[in-house]
Order: sequence, then C-alpha cells, then structure tokens
Amino acid sequence: MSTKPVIGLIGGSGLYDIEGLENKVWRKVSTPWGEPSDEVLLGTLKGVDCVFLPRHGRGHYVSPSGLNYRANIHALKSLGVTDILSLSAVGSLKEELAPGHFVIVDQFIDRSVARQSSFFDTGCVAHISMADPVCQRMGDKVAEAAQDVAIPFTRGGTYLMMEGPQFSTKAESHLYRSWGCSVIGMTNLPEAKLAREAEMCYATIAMVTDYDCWHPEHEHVTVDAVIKTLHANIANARKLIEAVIPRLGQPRSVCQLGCEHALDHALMTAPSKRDPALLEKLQTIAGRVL
Ligand SMILES: CSC[C@H]1O[C@H](OP(=O)(O)O)[C@H](O)[C@@H]1O
Ligand SMILES: Nc1ncnc2[nH]cnc12
Repeated sequence: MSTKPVIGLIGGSGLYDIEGLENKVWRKVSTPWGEPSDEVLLGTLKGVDCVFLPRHGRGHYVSPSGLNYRANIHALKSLGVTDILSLSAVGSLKEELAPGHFVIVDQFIDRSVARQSSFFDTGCVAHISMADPVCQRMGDKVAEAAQDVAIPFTRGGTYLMMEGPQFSTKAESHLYRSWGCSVIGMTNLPEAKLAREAEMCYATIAMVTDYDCWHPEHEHVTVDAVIKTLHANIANARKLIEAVIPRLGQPRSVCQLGCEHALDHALMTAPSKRDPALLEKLQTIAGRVL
C-alpha cells in the first residue's frame, strides 16, 4: 500500500519560517504533554504537504534544555507528519568539516542530563531500538538533493548531544574529538528518540557554524561567530529544503528500515498493569500497538 508522506520540518537556530511554502497558515496545537515551542506553520511546497515548527519558537525564546520535545513531536504526529527533517546549527569537531559544511548525521552520543526524551514511563514501559537512530532512506534523499544544489556535505557522522546552554570546555571538546565525533549540538537526540517512539522517520541536517573551541587557529565559539555563518547556512538550507521536499513527498510504501514499526516488539508492561491515564496520553503516539 502506498501513502502520501507529510513532511515535518524542525527549524533550528536561525530558521524560524519557510518562505517558499504556499497556502501558509500558522496554527496553535495543544498536546497532552504541554505546549509545543510555538504555533506550527502548515503549507505545501511543490504540492507536498508540510508542517514547519521553529524549534526555539519565533524570536528564539526557548532554551535547548527548556524545550518541550514531547509536545513538539506529538504536535507533528497529530497533524499526520510521517517524515521529520531537522535542520540544526552545530559546531565542528573535525578539521575537514569547515563552517558552511552540512553533515547528514547518522549516529549520536548522549551527553545531555536533563531532557524528557521518552513518551513511555512507569505504567507503560517500552524499549525501542536506537541502534540506527536516523532514517537512512531520508538520508539518501537529502544527499541526492544536496548534490543537486551543490551544497558541500558529508554523508554520515556522529552528533555529540551536549546539555548546554554554555558551550563546551576545551577538555570536553578534545574528548569528543578523541571519540571520533563529527559535530556538536544541544537539541537533536531527544527528537530522534521521540520520533522513533512515535514511529516517524527522522533525519538531521547538521549545518556547521564554527570549530567549537578545540581548533588552535580559530576563535572559540561565540553566539556572534555562530550568527555570522548562520546566514549563509540558512540560505543554503532553504535551497536544500526546496530540492529535498519533492523527493521526500513522493508516494511510498511503509519505510523498509522499520522506523514506522518501531513499537512492534517494544512494549513490556502487561495489559493489566498499564496505567489508564498514561495510555490515554499515548493514544496519538502509540495507539497502533496499545
Ligand atoms: C546558537 S548556537 C547554540 C544553539 O544552536 C543550536 O540549536 P539548533 O540545534 O536548534 O539549531 C544548538 O543546538 C544550540 O541550541
Ligand atoms: N560549538 C557548538 N556547541 C554546541 N552547539 C552549537 N551550535 C552551534 N555551534 C555549537
């Protein structure tokens, strides 16, 4: 059976609107997990239904640790989103990933300490696989599109997920380099986990803005430095979005990588031990298997 995908776009630092969307309308969405970062922007791009959410809200007022990741992902799921594309500013942990370079991330390491990154809890316990945390099918489409619009990119790389909001110390930055990480940011892993629990495909486009603080020949990262590179990155992100949406929006069968069946063997709690109040909250996310 083939379905028509609905594309969710989560815009990070510097990306608060999608100008090219047609029939745009901002809509408030409520969720059982609280309020999302902002209203969502509904519209179509080249005939493909899209839902855009500015991760930090318009005006960038929600901090990485203060983000309600569950509400954000629930809001997209409740609007029928099947594929989420995240666009994020990141620091580079490798010489060859210079500011302006895009990385189609394929792994994460979690150094965050204070994120609510599961819909499940006592009363309905579930364990999903995060071995392959992003959707490679989406990654393929992003890579094709990036090639088409001539954006310098690398396929694959590990995103070090830090807590923040302060940037890293030099010792931390060198440690993450010694672990082989490619880029560093403060937001994407909770989204990848929650999207997987919600059985949605998810991919990250990490847009390098700086060399963090490890590089002897570059200034240590500051917001000022990030913003300087951000403008060029956002212009490229807009080109990439226009090129990738028609590819992602093609009718397709269920994702062969299993993203859309992640809950098939995940639930542990016996039906008689499940908490009715939690089950109610989980209907939109996990109703398929409850
Ligand atoms: C403005 S620099 C730090 C900030 O930028 C990144 O945000 P996002 O992932 O939403 O683009 C990073 O994760 C930090 O939140
Ligand atoms: N160096 C860095 N560390 C964490 N998040 C970032 N976002 C952009 N640059 C960053």
